[in-house]
Amino acid sequence: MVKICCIGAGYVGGPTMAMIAFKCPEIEVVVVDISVSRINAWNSDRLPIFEPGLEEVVRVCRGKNLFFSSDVEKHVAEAEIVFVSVNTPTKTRGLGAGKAADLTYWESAARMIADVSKSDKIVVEKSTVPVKTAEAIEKILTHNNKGIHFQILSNPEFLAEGTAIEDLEKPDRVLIGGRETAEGQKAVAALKAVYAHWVPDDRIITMNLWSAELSKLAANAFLAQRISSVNAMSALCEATGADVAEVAYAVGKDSRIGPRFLNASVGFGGSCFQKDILNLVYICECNGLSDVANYWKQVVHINDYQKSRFVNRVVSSMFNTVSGKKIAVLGFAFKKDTGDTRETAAIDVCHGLLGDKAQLSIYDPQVTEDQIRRDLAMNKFDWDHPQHLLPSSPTASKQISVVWDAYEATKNAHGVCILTEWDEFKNLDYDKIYQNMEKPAFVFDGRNVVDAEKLRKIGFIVYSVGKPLDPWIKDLPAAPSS
Ligand SMILES: NC(=O)C1=CN([C@@H]2O[C@H](COP(=O)(O)OP(=O)(O)OC[C@H]3O[C@@H](n4cnc5c(N)ncnc54)[C@H](O)[C@@H]3O)[C@@H](O)[C@H]2O)C=CC1
Ligand SMILES: O=C(O)[C@H]1O[C@H](OP(=O)(O)OP(=O)(O)OC[C@H]2O[C@@H](n3ccc(=O)[nH]c3=O)[C@H](O)[C@@H]2O)[C@H](O)[C@@H](O)[C@@H]1O
Repeated sequence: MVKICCIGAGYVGGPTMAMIAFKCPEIEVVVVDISVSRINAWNSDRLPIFEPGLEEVVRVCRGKNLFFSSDVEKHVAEAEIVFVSVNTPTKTRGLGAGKAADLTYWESAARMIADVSKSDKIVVEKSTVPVKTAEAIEKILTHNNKGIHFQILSNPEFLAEGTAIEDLEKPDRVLIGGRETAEGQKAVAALKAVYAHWVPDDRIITMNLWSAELSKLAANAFLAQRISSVNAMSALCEATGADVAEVAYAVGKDSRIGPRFLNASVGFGGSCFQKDILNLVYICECNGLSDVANYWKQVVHINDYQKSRFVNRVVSSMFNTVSGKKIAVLGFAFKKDTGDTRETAAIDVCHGLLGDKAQLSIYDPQVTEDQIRRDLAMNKFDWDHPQHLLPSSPTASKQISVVWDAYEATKNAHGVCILTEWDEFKNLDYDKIYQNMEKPAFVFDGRNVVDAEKLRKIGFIVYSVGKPLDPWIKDLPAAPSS
């Protein structure tokens, strides 16, 4: 029986390995992590991450050919293929701080693999890493020269949260990069044979290591760039009376552009887009390509602009101050169908409103109070470190309350900010919400999920991103200078 071990039982390691175990009953898969609480959760009825369809897949395989363990060294030593899917956060200190990838966790995993290995292994980069990381990893793996051979492969992951199981089951493509030597190609073939259990041959793309590493950063940069492009248009739509949904529809009808990923929003979030673009920017700078670096930097800049533009709309609409006013925040996760809050636009929007002394009442169907308080107390970039290293007692803020119901959140509020596109926000009883709010009652829809005209008929003043403006808002200042 082939043995696979995956280091890192997070959003990528957990679901990816569960899918391999599900599709390959003759392969034994062990997912290991230094976080004992995370491993315990994977072995319990309440998995550590919320992902539609994941529970069913785990239930079928767990205890048969899928195992979760904190005995990292033992399982790494026994495996023939070792995936590494650990955190690669943005560096907060030292050389490249605020841009470069922090490879601390990767390096410590690689050193451990080198130390405990007694047989040849294929080591697979599953984490998103800077291009040329495989070269550094090779050096670490071979440093103690025990006569063991390691082949490094790059096999970046393209799943999106909320649709991880669907994406893993029917991937657009699986990328495998390897050395162009006979041993390298043998390793590529071995990993390809795993995916070939369920992925059609024409969707498994093999290439050189550096192309595979860079393709992952490039794909995320292109995706994020589409969102910043449509968000930049949304500002112009508001200034001109055009409707961003209509513009995006017209643009997306061009088959060369395509319709997906053109939804204007309060800004993209998630653990990777910003981190990976900053990393790309840093690599460009290191290679003397400052014009290319500046081009990609703008994608992050427009995203920050979009978030502050939203806060500005809220504050300026409400008589230029939200001090002491209750603002309901509906949705805190970075997108619907996940409980993940990493880099969610909600953090920056809440910080903006708290800075203007608002009283926030926050509701999200999947995010706990502890997580929300922790996120709002944390420094930039600190969130992307292993869970057990994160601060455990977030500072309580009297300006924040977290509730478990949208009606409770909006009761006696002056304004409502919709920051995640959860389906339930489309069908709330807005008549009831209006009755229980202070007047004038405002709705700021950062995800364009509500029917603005219907809400205006009820009596709300409504702002929707990139849509023709409410007469109340029309003559107010639109954006902060940047
Ligand atoms: N979250 C996502 O949707 C995607 C993430 N990625 C990339 O995958 C990588 C992992 O991301 P996530 O799974 O989201 O992170 P995560 O934070 O959910 O999981 C990483 C896990 O690695 C563990 N870990 C760290 N160092 C370790 C070590 N030395 N030994 C054992 N365990 C260790 C941590 O305790 C943590 O549980 C990142 O590079 C990310 O950029 C790629 C595609 C999608
Ligand atoms: O490397 C990663 O981590 C992953 O990053 C993204 O996946 P994810 O961040 O999970 O979710 P997306 O669906 O891409 O959404 C990212 C953010 O963009 C926002 N978004 C997305 C699409 C859109 O049209 N408009 C928009 O504002 C979402 O609300 C969310 O905040 C990519 O889609 C994955 O392919 C990639 O593997």
